[in-house]
Amino acid sequence: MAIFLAILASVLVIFLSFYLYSWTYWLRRGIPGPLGFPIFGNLLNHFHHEEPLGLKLQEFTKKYGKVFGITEGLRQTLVISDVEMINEVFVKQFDNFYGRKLSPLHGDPENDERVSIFISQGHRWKRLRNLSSPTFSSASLRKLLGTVEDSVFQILDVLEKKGGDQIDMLEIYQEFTLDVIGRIAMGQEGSKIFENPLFSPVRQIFGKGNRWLFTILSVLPKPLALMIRKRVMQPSEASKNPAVIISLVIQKAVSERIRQRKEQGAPGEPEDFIDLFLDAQSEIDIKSEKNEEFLKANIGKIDRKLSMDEIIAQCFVFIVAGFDTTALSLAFSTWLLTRNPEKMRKAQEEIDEICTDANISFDQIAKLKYLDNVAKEALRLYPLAGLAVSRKCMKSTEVCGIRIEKDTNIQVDTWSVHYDKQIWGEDSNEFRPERWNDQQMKNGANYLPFGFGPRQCIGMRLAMMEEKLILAHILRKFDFEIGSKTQIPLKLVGRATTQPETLVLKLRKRDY
Ligand code: HEM
Repeated sequence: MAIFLAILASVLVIFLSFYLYSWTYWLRRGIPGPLGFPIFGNLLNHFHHEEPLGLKLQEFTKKYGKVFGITEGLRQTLVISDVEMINEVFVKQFDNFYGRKLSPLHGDPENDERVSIFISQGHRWKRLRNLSSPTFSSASLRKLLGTVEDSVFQILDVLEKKGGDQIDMLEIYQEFTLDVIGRIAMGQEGSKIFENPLFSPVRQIFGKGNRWLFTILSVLPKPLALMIRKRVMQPSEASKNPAVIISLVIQKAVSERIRQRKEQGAPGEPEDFIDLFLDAQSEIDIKSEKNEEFLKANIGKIDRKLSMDEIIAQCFVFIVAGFDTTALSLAFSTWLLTRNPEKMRKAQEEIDEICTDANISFDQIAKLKYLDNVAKEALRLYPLAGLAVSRKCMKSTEVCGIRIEKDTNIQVDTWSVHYDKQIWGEDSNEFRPERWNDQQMKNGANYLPFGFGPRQCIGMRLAMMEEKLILAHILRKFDFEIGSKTQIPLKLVGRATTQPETLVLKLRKRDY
């Protein structure tokens, strides 16, 4: 018995020492930061849907400065808002930081079969990026415009029918962006606004979610965490996990398309992302890759064509990444225009002058400079996906005089960069679309709503096209107004993204 107790005590001591060693990593390195709790570190901050982590980091920056350390279970993260350092990590030393900060819930980027562009790293990422990029070129976006505009017309119909009622515009925008991505990514035929079966699971992905699972997996050693994750993500019709439900829908759509192609042959022109991915052949030549680190992770698994699992993973990420972000960006632009009616008038004058036909063309969208400034300024004040602006150190290196060890995560505190008075001036808290007339604002790592460097958001231009098109159509017909149910001030919530809790507004028909 005594021997058993002694063994138990030794195991406990080893276990605790291991966690304490990991927890005090930044303290030992002499880098400031909030310690949080033993074992968990700052993980418990991820718990509060009511207190978005992006805003929490901004508070920490005020206290600890532009470079500080946090621990999240067994992971160490350096949080930065120093522009020179961001430039160094995201661009100049990209070869040392080509991975993304991931949680065990994302899976294993090197060994999982079902890996998306968002999660992948090294050569595997380069190949997926190379295959997906043409989908978002100007030529492809021009072709997609008609489909996007058809979804806009469905939304306008709904708004017309609601008359002067107060409307939750966030929900309207979520219906719209899901409709668009369902049609262009998944071959969804026609619009499914307000009857889309994917709406609820996709919304849950960015909702309160399974925080306990996230926390437990984050404190477990990686192999154990990945094993548990595999079980939880097991495809099963009975699963209530939103990610599993969405993946099964995609899997069925891809299998059906493969069957159709076997019977009828491939279409001359790809009809959606599934066709595009089924046709795609990577043109990347592995032999020409110079960065050995970049190559070594998964060279054995790289094929020029995408596997079924990879196609499912790409469609999944485009749906999830393209849905909420764009809807939120629209919600924030709408909110800021509602609060600043004189700016709304200015946007409307421009729209009335340029968009004179029933349909709005790709070239007309490009001419809406003030509306473009509005969208940019809204994303500056509300960098809703700021937490995605992260990297993982793949090879120990030094950045701006700080030694960064392999496997350390880098998280940009985007909110602090976007409100920095040294960058944006004394009025950095104000909504001033006019500031974007100044060319200097557009340069460098001082503006990061879509991230920065080679891994910058691939869907950025699609998102901006969707946003300007629907706003132009709505603002042609309606004024946004505050109603009795409008929440003032806007309450921000969320975990992976920062969202308004609701955005209930009155839409008044414009009198010309
Ligand atoms: C306003 C809307 C959007 C915002 C604010 C946004 C924001 C972001 C951010 C911050 C990143 C990380 C970039 C980095 O690490 O440097 C990202 C990556 C990504 N986004 Fe978006 N996004 C938006 C819309 C979209 C859309 C419409 C799609 C696709 C349909 C999309 C697909 C992706 C993908 C696939 C990545 C990973 C890129 C890679 O790792 O190479 N996003 N996005």
